[in-house]
Amino acid sequence: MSFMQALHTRWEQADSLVCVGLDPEPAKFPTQFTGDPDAVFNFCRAIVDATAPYVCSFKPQIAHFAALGAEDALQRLIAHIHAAHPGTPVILDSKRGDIGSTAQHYATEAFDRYGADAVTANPYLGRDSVQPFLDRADRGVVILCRTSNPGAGDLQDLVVSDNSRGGRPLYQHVAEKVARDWNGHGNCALVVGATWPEQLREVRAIVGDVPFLVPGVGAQGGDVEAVVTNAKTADGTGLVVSSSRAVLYASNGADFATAAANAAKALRDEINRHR
Ligand SMILES: O=c1ccn([C@@H]2O[C@H](COP(=O)(O)O)[C@@H](O)[C@H]2O)c(=O)[nH]1
Repeated sequence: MSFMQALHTRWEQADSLVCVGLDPEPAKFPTQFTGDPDAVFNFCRAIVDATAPYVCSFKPQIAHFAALGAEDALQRLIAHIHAAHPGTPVILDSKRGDIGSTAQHYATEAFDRYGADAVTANPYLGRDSVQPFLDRADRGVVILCRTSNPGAGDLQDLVVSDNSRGGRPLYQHVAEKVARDWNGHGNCALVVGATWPEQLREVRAIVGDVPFLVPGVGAQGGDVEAVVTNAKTADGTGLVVSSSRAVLYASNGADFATAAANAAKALRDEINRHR
């Protein structure tokens, strides 16, 4: 099953638009993991197993593993998700972007080494830099459009003219380019931050039903109601609302997994109230 098919099936069957982000920070782990040489894997696996009933996807962030030299844990974690929770897609958040010959290796890394169903990609180098990801029609390509961070507008809001029409912010060009030109296989999605409800609404108006990965609720303070109201598709889906720290570190006690499950369930229910 392709990433897009799996995502649509999961939206429906789990009745959830929640994505749990897997951003391990050992300093925040409960004390029971102290001294565990496989703490990163064991902590993340416990979170995955506790929250799986409430999610449409998982999103491991590669830097959180690579900085710890824990790429092997990431590989085993994704394999565990596929084995224990089949049908729940994994979006590898690596925001790759390079010339095509190198991007080919990034695609191999994400899809073949790690077994991810989708990967985040940076569009800044242009289409040839994203082409190796686009060519994997069964995998998702989640392209940065209007990111959640405070400085997102520094470049993404710059008004750019493409000669055929009046000037528009760069993120709107990205949205249109992806929806109209890059999505030939129907495997594209866009990153639009929860912290920018107005831009969510604008991008939705440009791209129709293209799914959005929406980070920025929870620790970054994005407004769930505004996200859903402004960016859902006509059928009340279209969103992968990602939360990492607010779920992972809901408790640092022995009840951490239950607390994470409760946080994921609460986010699911809050989203569903507004769909
Ligand atoms: O625009 C973006 C793109 C990616 N991220 C990533 O999402 C999570 C957010 O973590 P929280 O703890 O829920 O704030 C993290 O992995 C970021 O690298 C983003 O925040 N914004």
